[in-house]
Amino acid sequence: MGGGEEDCRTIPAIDLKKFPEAEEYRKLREASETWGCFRLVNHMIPPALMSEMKSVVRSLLDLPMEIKKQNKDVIAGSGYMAPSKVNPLYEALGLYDLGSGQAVDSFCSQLNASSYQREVIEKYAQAVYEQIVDIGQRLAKSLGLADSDYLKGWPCQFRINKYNFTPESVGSSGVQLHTDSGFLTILQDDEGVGGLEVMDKSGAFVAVDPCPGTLLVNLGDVAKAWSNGRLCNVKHKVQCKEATIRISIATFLLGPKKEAIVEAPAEFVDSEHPRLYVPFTYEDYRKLRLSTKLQAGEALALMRTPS
Ligand SMILES: O=C(O)CCC(=O)C(=O)O
Ligand SMILES: [Fe+2]
Repeated sequence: MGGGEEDCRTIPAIDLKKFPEAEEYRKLREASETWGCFRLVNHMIPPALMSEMKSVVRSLLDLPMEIKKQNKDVIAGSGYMAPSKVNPLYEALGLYDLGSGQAVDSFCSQLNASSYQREVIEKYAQAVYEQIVDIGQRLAKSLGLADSDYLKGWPCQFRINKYNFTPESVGSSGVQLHTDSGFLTILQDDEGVGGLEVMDKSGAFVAVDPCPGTLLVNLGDVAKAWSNGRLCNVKHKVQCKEATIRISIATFLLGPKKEAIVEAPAEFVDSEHPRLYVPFTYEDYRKLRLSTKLQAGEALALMRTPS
């Protein structure tokens, strides 16, 4: 395919090893404002753990339907999602909240995971949780915020995605166009099978081809609201490009805890940048997205301050 190199050139790359260089913070801010996504290289998740997790995830998604259905919702949409009318090639298993050992444990029990599988999932959960908080804090710092400790303890949703691509489905949609609803997403995309496309500032779709060993970071609706409109909530979709199973592993740092409010810190608000959104809780916003079926960030417009 040879797509990997091209992707590494198109989507900005952020190198964790280069921090605390000022230049890397600048790149992180620019990527987050312009694209709302970037490749993370030299990240904290060991390559062996990524590939072990990938095979564990594949075997969980290969389980019989009766077992997958035991993976129940904790919040709307957090458990098993069977292929649907909108996304017939797509199914997913998931858990909420990744930071809770108990939630990870009950996810494993629902799917009758072996002790080896549990061990891999627990290790991955810990590593990816640390990584997502780390990159969130660096992002806050890149925008000039000194204290970003508040990101800690934010709930995290975890979802493993399977695309049942067949020869007949080549050219059709794997997952509809959407933004992620939360603050930040870390995606371990399939290292061999492409199909993810992100929308750039001009509205054109850019293929995000596999780039093995790296992670993809996406910014969601909460990031846009929290930054008073500075950060981009990247629109993206998955297309079926080839007739083979595609697996991806997504970790979503959603936003402040239950009743806590999403609102731009004072640093992002001044006379030239008045508050764009009314304060809201992530939970209410998630409900709004679900009830309006506005999946591609349009629901944020409903949170605009009256002008
Ligand atoms: O599978 C992918 O590459 C993207 C998945 C995604 O966008 C999501 O889970 O929100
Ligand atoms: Fe997404």
